Amino acid sequence: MYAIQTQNTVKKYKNGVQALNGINISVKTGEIFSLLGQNGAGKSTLIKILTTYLKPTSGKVIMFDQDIHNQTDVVRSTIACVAQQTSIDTHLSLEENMMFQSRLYKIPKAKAKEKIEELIRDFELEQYRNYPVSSYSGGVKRRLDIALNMMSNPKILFLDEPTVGMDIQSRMRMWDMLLKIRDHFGTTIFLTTHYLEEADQLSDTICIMKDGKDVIQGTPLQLRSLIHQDSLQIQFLTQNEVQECLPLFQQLFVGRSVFARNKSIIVNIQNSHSDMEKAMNFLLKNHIPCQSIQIIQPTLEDVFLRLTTKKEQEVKKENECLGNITQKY
Ligand SMILES: Nc1ncnc2c1ncn2[C@@H]1O[C@H](COP(=O)(O)OP(=O)(O)OP(=O)(O)O)[C@@H](O)[C@H]1O
Repeated sequence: MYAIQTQNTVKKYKNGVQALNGINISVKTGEIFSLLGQNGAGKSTLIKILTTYLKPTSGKVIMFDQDIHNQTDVVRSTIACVAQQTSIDTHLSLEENMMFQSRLYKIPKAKAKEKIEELIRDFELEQYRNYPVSSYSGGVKRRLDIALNMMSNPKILFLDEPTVGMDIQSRMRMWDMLLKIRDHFGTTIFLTTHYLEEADQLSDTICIMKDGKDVIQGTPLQLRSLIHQDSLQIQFLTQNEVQECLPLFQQLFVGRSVFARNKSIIVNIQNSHSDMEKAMNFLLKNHIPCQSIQIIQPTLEDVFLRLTTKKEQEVKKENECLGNITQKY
């Protein structure tokens, strides 16, 4: 069963910007669904429509088999949305915030107390129970905000970039929390992220969008398998060296996808033996020092870059080849 389906959903703002351009997505009940896209791709607009904050210009949005715009009150009572700005009252403690939330949702006091204990225990938040939320770090505040939003037992939890600006330890704690929400509470999670590694680790399904449209949707494994090609990774000591050498490699492998990633240049290879030889000869001939050259497997970042930097016609062609993956969803 699907928790959410959009059908040719279009959103045109009053200033003429068409933020959504006929997007089709399908989110299965009980899964973690990640939406990826470059800045301005339309992710926030889609979340605002799914949470009934905005109305689409045309197209349908179905949530648990109901068209959401005939049922906004019902939808609002079954979802929760955690925006980038935390909604938790920082002057109150976690417990006070939760009690306040329970009154908003008209949860009887005894039931609310039970729920508070369950959430604090499940998310291991005992130490944050009694002190004002203002005394905690940004990462902890975000986890408390999510716990607070679970008070109403939502069927779908929307999260707009839940780990933005967090260090890796805080991000991993957040991932644990989201997995618990899916596994213990059966809640469907719909999140947006710019971190490809996060989408790869967490998601059951990933959708990459571009210019207000879905480009592709599938499991992390399916998306990675789209690129059968391995890549050549030429690693340098500094990013400056990468920037200097990038145009040279783009000329050497003209017509191929050649891009920089951290301190490396990545080249999509056609023939591993001859491409490796070509790159090594070029480096030796021009006395360019490098740390290593190796053949690497595709990552989600490769898929993302490839799909979001392609021209529309190429994407269409790729989608035709990959029809059996996208049409499964
Ligand atoms: N209220 C608005 N009025 C007019 N145009 C808007 C409005 N909100 C967003 N847009 C435009 O719609 C397009 C999509 O924006 P949106 O914020 O949905 O993208 P996004 O993928 O969430 O981007 P980001 O990753 O930067 O948050 C952009 O061109 C943006 O400028």
